[in-house]
Amino acid sequence: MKFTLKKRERNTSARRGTLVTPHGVIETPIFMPVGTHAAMKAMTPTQVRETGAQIILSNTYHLHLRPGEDLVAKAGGLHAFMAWDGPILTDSGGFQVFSLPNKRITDDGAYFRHEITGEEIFLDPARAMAIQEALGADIIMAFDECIPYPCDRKYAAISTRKTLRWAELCKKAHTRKDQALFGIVQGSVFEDLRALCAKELVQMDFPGYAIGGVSVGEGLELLKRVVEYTAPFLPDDKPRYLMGVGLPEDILESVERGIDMFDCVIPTRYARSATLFTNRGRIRLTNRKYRRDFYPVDPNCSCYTCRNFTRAYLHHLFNANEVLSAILSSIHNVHFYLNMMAEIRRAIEEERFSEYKRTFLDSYLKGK
Ligand SMILES: Nc1nc2c(CCc3ccccc3)c3nc[nH]c3cc2c(=O)[nH]1
Ligand SMILES: [Zn+2]
Repeated sequence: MKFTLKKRERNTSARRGTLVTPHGVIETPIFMPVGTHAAMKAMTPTQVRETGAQIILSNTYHLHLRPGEDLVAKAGGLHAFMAWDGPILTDSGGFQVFSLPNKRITDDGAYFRHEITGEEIFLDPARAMAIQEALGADIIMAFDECIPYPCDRKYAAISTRKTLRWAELCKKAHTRKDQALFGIVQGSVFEDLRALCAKELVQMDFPGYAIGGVSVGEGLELLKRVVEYTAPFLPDDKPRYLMGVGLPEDILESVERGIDMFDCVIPTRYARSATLFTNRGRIRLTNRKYRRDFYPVDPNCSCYTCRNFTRAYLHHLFNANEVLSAILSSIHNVHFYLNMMAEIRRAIEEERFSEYKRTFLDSYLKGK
């Protein structure tokens, strides 16, 4: 996998790059929609492609539980199984397991109860690598512990050291050369732990790095600080992925601080609960005020939904509990995010990112 920096902004750390993977080229900064169970919810691969999505995410933890990585491997891997011929990234299962109620975390890994069969399952670096190699994603993530927020410094220090040891084990266990293994920086909100973790990961030399342990309730101010003091320790010529981020404003602040890759369930999850993004803020389509509103969701949007339907029609679909409401809203929200990323890439190329960010936020946050 090859990352090439094409442009650096003069007065911010925003950067424009190209990431070449075995399943295609990714233009960065990029947003990666999440398809947890090897499926983008309420969207076909063709519809996902039409939104401008270049890479999608799937989940090791969920796919290990059901249908199992062996079945996916027998189907020819994730790309064949879900008919997505573009790049795919899978998470290691670290985050998903640590958010489970009944799990036991040891120095070696995590024991948890299978939500469906009740059997005890054990995930550790070697297993996380084996599962992701069987699934066949182009980018795979190290098995880490996502430190909850808030947490005391002592716990954060111990956990960060464990994540570093696990990163070493992942690197040893990872054999498939056509898959890029990204290291994940932890350290909670402690600047020295973040620096130590980043430096030691860089010593291990990964093809890309993620900043983890964020988007766990710390809020935008702390998120900005964590990115500000962690990103500079990461190599300039390797991709930087900020996990689980985020709202449009979080993404803009993080692009400014040198992040290349983002993922978040927000656009697809909010779509299904009738919250849609527009360049003048979010709207709740179940609100009665849209009953007779015959404008498109966002008059400036060029997506299939905005070209063919009105707010009144979507309001009706949600009220009638029509499946089409989830499909049309997901198409719009994913398109909105990816269109914003395309505008960000152009703004960086034309050296006007700061102005783009200000204009976007003025309109988006103040509904101007
Ligand atoms: N391994 C890991 N994953 C995280 C995710 C899931 C991202 C993901 C990747 C691929 C598919 C789905 C989700 C986080 N989401 C919000 N905050 C997050 C933090 C972490 C983290 O610290 N470590
Ligand atoms: Zn639209």
